[in-house]
Amino acid sequence: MILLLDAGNTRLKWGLRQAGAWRARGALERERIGDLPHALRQALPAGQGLQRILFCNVAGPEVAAAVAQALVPLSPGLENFLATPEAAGVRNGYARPAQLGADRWAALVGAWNQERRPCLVVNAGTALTIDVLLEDPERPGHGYFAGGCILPGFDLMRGALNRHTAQLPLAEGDFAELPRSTDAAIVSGCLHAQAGAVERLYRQLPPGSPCLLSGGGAAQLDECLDPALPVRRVDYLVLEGLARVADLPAVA
Ligand SMILES: Nc1ncnc2c1ncn2[C@@H]1O[C@H](COP(=O)(O)OP(=O)(O)O)[C@@H](O)[C@H]1O
Ligand SMILES: CC(C)(COP(=O)(O)O)[C@@H](O)C(=O)NCCC(=O)O
Ligand SMILES: [K+]
Repeated sequence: MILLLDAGNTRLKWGLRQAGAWRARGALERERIGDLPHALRQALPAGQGLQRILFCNVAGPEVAAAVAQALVPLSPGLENFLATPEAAGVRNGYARPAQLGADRWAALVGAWNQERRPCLVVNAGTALTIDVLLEDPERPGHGYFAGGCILPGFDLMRGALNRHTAQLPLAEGDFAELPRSTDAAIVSGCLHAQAGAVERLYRQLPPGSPCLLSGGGAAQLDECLDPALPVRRVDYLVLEGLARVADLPAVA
């Protein structure tokens, strides 16, 4: 059994994989990382241990220490997954490839290995990331990460308005095309900004390309995207990419 871990700035996502298939997946708030061994023990078939752990972390050293601590009783040692110039058939176009968030890189690897064609890779988490994945002009059949954007996620956007103004609440409610209350104006403003950025970046892709949408805010964002956008919701896209890397034969 292999354990794949995606530590984001809000939640730790985990997945257990065996013989190329998922046995179990789940998510924990970062304050509940100590519950990870319990969740894993419940999901692991009796008598089975972990052969390998691949750890993708953009949440900093405290979260890394909490995860390592939680896994002491189970752990064969954590392997850190980091952004590289190339992985699993995808080339990283960042000026400094290692600067790219490891979660964005894993999602791009997952996206290419699922789609094998250009796509927009959107992750609506603590931050909203919108990444353009093309076919590599230098290596047909391979993916090329051509660039992408980072925006505050929905909670960060509405939280910033609340914290830095006198009159704006921490808004709740539904999206409206043309809002007529303060709450609706804030919720819809944040979602219009996010959807607008997705729709603008989508112009970088050949018409008809899929838009892969994942992350805790995916359902909410999906509801206000242009219905003409070919959205495909993928739960746990980062874990899909990590699984792809873990399934590859080790380089000698
Ligand atoms: N029910 C919900 N409705 C809207 N947004 C949500 C909901 N649940 C979570 N989110 C959003 O998803 C984010 C967490 O998603 P997640 O993918 O776990 O993020 P991360 O990878 O950064 O840890 C939250 O910051 C929030 O913006
Ligand atoms: C952009 C991110 C904060 C997204 O994190 P998340 O919302 O998944 O918690 C993370 O991928 C990150 O720290 N990236 C490093 C900078 C970069 O990707 O350019
Ligand atoms: K994100």
